[in-house]
Amino acid sequence: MSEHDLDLEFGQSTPIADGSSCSLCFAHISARTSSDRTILSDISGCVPRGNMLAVLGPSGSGKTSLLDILANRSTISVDGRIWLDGTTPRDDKQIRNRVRYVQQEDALIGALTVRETLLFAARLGRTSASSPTDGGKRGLYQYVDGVISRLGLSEQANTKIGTPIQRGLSGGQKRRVSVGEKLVANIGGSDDNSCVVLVLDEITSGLDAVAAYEVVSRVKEFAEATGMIVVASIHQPSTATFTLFDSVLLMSQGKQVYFGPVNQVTGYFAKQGLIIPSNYNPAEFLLEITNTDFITTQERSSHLHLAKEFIGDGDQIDQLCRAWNVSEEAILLEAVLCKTASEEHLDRNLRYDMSRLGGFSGITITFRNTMILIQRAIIKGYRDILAYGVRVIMYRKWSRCSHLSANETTIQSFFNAIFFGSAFMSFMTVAYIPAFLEDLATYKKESHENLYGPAAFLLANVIVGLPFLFLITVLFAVVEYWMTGLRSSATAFFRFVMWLFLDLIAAESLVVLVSAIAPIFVAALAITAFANGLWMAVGGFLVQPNVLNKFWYYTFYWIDYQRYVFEGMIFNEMELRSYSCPWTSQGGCSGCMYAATEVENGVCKISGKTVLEARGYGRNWTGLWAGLVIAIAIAMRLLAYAWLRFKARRVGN
Ligand SMILES: Nc1ncnc2c1ncn2[C@@H]1O[C@H](COP(=O)(O)OP(=O)(O)OP(=O)(O)O)[C@@H](O)[C@H]1O
Repeated sequence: MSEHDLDLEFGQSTPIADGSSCSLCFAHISARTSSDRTILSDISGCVPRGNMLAVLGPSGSGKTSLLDILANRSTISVDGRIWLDGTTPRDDKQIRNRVRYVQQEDALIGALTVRETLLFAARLGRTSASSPTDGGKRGLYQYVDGVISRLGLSEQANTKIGTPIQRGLSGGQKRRVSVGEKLVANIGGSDDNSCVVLVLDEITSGLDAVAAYEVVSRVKEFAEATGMIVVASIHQPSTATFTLFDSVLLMSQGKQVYFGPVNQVTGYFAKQGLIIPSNYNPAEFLLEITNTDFITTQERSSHLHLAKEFIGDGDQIDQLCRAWNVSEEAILLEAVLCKTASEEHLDRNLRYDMSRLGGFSGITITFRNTMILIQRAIIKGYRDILAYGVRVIMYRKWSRCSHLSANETTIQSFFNAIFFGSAFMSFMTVAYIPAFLEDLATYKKESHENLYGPAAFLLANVIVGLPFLFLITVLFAVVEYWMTGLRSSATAFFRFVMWLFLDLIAAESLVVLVSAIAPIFVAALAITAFANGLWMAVGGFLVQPNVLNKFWYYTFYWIDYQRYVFEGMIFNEMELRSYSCPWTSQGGCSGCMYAATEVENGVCKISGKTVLEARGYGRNWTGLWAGLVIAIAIAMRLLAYAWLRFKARRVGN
């Protein structure tokens, strides 16, 4: 095979020969972990415009690691070179603008329809400079609808993605929406989707053969139509799906076993003495010869009729790699890469037009994208019952206790009702965890592409959350306050609403903080529930502050927002109220549970203040307490911000 042949096989326009071409080449990529373990060793390849490369290999062979490196998402130490359009990109953010990554798991907002999802993706990815959507709103809709149609989702355009409790799209359809998000995101500000690299990690995982074929064939059609380069890791493709790819990179144990056109796989391995049976899926064959985990060499050799030299020496992968390194194909690939390297030196600036790369252009886009996030969160807020609706239903179940009249026997019940109500309201904020985790997954995906940062994400979250929380508070308070028989006064009622609102804000801030740090549902649930239990235990109601263990007293007692809410509510209820106690002709008011200060119409009256003092609640610091609850809520949000920012820096954002 000549170098010329190789160029043709890699596509009409090689990255070297044609200055206007679009290509992705990578040479001698090696990667080591912090513990100096080599996970990739000397991986090379070159993919021209409109072509699809399948990255194939057994589990743990390094497919995801390679894709992460190509998409500039890797956090480990990497050697080697990558060229986009024959030029080494030198700006991390600009690579990410050109290379669009579809991660293994779909991170979509279940309450949005397919069209809305893509519209939001297009709007978020749009730069102020140039865009395919410059035709205004109509242009944007047309563009998005075109992508929906190409992905075969026209019939589902108005179908919701689906949540755990509301069925929506199938797995394959969701995968196509995830791909569609990247196709509509004009992140680079380029005029169309040409010269964009789409990196797909395990694009077909969890799909049956038919759905997998459908997803890959739609992506192929798109790549052919737009010139987009596709690099996709893939597990066990069917023959039909495998042959949709133009070229394949086969890896095992982090090493390269083959790179070249799919239709030459059989010929290449035949030269190595490995005959792929005619009725055998070639991808399956490749996986079997490179899989060292579950099958012995003897079993494999007898099963696949491998050549003698591959049997029983215990080091078959090394043999395959050595065979690749000295192969004609590898030498020609090396020649292409060398030429790319030398060409780059000559006309770097001509080939890589930095001005076309829009990127993340500061405050304008951040503000605009924050507004878009707010719109998206509002839709989710009212549509997704898991976001707020479920809490309205649960809170409505609270109390249901009978109307309490104000006498000495109900004083404890008032304390209990207020304690339980405020603690229960805080506690049930755990219902928000699934909705926040969904948003967090979307944030992680979108922040990787520099669409917005943690500040915009958390700002939109709080701006949209506050009105919903206020609505929940009012709906709850309007019924429960009067049903329970709390102090009958407009001021007292509004103060109760204020405390409940602050309670929910602080509780939701806790959920945001915990879920940001531990973004796994069970972990976030356990930690938040534990924290809420702790707040209840150290808040001074279950255990009096003066007998509280010194450690808890000097630490958590003072940052316990539930304690301030409870004390604020209890003063609101009792400070200006009195409780009756029977007057007896023998003892007057001396039999009352607390000192009665007045007698009215033959009934003793216990002042609420007396009760509060007797139970150790000294002074009413409503203003200070409210300020402290707000400060605690802000502190938790800021900590969540600091954590997300720290994480974003670690992955190189
Ligand atoms: N950041 C990292 N730190 C330590 N080890 C890592 C890191 N990233 C990857 N590895 C290791 O590198 C090897 C290759 O992992 P990788 O996820 O790339 O394989 P894969 O081929 O994508 O596997 P699968 O098909 O199962 O997803 C694994 O042994 C993995 O544990």
